[in-house]
Formats: sequence, C-alpha cells, structure tokens
Amino acid sequence: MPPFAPAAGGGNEQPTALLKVEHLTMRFGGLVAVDDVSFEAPNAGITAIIGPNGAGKTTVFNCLTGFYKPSVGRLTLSHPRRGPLYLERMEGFRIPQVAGVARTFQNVRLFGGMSVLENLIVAQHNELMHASFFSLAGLLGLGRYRRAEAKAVERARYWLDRVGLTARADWDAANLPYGEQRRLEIARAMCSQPVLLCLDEPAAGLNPRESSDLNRLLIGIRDEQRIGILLIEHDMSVVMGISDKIVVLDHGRQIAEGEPRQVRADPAVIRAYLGEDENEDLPPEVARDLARDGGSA
Ligand SMILES: Nc1ncnc2c1ncn2[C@@H]1O[C@H](COP(=O)(O)OP(=O)(O)OP(=O)(O)O)[C@@H](O)[C@H]1O
Repeated sequence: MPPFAPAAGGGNEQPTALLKVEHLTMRFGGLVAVDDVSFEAPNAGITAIIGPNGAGKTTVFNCLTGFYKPSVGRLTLSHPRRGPLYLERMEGFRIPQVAGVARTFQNVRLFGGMSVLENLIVAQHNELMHASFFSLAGLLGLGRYRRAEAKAVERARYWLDRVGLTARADWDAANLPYGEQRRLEIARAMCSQPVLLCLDEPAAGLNPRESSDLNRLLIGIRDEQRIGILLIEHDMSVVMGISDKIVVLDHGRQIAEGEPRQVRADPAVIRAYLGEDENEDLPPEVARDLARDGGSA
C-alpha cells in the first residue's frame, strides 16, 4: 500500500458511488447554466465531465466545491470515514477540510513567492493547525506538532517525487515551466489527502508527452490511492485514454453518460460536438476522434 493512502483505501473493493449528483440545477438570473444534471462518480474511478464550451462543466465543479450554492439539487459524498455528507448544505470552506474534496483550477493557482516544497506544506495547514491545538504549541515545540510537521514534510516529499519535481523542491513555484506548475497543483491537492479530486482541465497547455505523463499520474493516483477523480477536460486523448466513465453536458443539460466506448459512439454527443453543420470551432483532434469512433461503432 502506498505510504499516504487514505485509511479506508488500499483494498480490492469494488467501485461504489463516492459522489451522487441528483437533479443539480444552477441558475444565474434567467440563464440556466446547469439544468437537472444527475450522475454518480465511483470510488477508485476516473469520471470525466466533457462538453463544448459553455456547457456548464465548471459550474458543476463550482457547485461541488462550494463556490456556488446550487439553485436545486442534492450532492451526496459518501465519505469513507464520515458517512454521507451533503455538499450543497456545507459552507464552502468546510468542503475541502471536512468532506475531503480537493480541486485544481483551469488557470494554475499556486503560491508564487513560495518554494515548490512550501506550496505542498501550506496545503497541509489544516492538519498542522489541529496538531498545534490552534495555539503556540508549534512554536513551543510540542511533540504532537513536531510529529505532524515531520509527517507533512514527508508527505510533501512523497508527492514531489510522484510528480517528478524532487529536483525542483527549492525553486520558486512561479518560476516552474507551465507543465510542471500543473503537476505541482495536483501534488498540492493530493497533500490535502482528498477522497475526491476535482481537476479542471489539467491537460490544458500540455504537450503530447506531458499529456501522456499526466495520464499515467492520474491512473496511478486512482489505482494506488483508491480515491475518486472528477475530470473536466477538452483533450480527448486524456479523456478517452483514462476515464472509467464520461458524463457529457451540452447547454447545461446532460446528453450522455457511460463508458468511453459508448459515449463516443453516441449520436447526441457527436452532434453536440460537430453540430448539425459540422461546427468549425471544434478542435481538430476532438472532431477526428469523435467522427472516427462514432462512425465506426
Ligand atoms: N457566475 C456566473 N454568472 C453568470 N453566468 C455564469 C456564471 N458562471 C458561469 N456562467 C455561465 O454559465 C454557462 C456555463 O459556464 P461554464 O463555465 O460552467 O461552462 P464550461 O462548460 O465550463 O465552459 P468552458 O469549457 O468554456 O470552460 C456559461 O454560459 C457561462 O457564461
């Protein structure tokens, strides 16, 4: 078992629904950004949410992670140790802490001016604060705090190694090349020991080699940590290559759900991407992939 697997993980358990989204609806005035969306995301599985621009993907993430309060809907996280938690009822800041939902953003958000290693220690702030009893215990060198601090450094070094950034530990995070910043964001999210990892376009701006490294990293996280991963992604080589399940949105509505093979053969999906008149905005690799696989199914 990997050294930092969640307590309930590491077994050969069958995938079960970690997250259940029921009738999620998000309105902004007259605009319905997400319209009655329901799906489940398994534990120890990768679930991709795809769809054309403006389909409502990020809005779903924002509802799950407490940035928005849904207009309607139930978001149940079956936490392996805490039981069912209703995310739509929780205050946003408690969702990462209590529910163990971690997130990365479309635009990289690291702490510039801090080293790569420090970025990973800061991610464990909550645990360290608990260990210090929210007091001066840390400064006074209380044993419990010192042990928690050593563990935090060990965990940070583990994830640095996993994302291939050990040699960059002392670099200013802001000076990392873009692809490495993206990997550091994932390492930082993993340092918070999530049960659900939400990644918003992690492959954006990556070259093909970096994308395939990302695929390997995410498959490794799924298989070793046994956590759920939710993925918003436009890069079809990533989506089709690693997803256990895909949910497709279009104009806020859910138009398909299933395994990659089913989804890319689904006429509604092909239509949403290609449009009735072959939408020219479609990235060529998406058009090729969907047209080829949809056509041959
Ligand atoms: N805070 C907001 N206020 C008003 N409208 C919003 C807000 N957030 C999102 N929207 C609108 O909701 C719709 C869905 O946006 P969203 O960002 O969720 O789409 P997306 O599928 O993530 O798109 P992309 O792939 O381009 O990131 C869009 O029409 C967007 O303009």
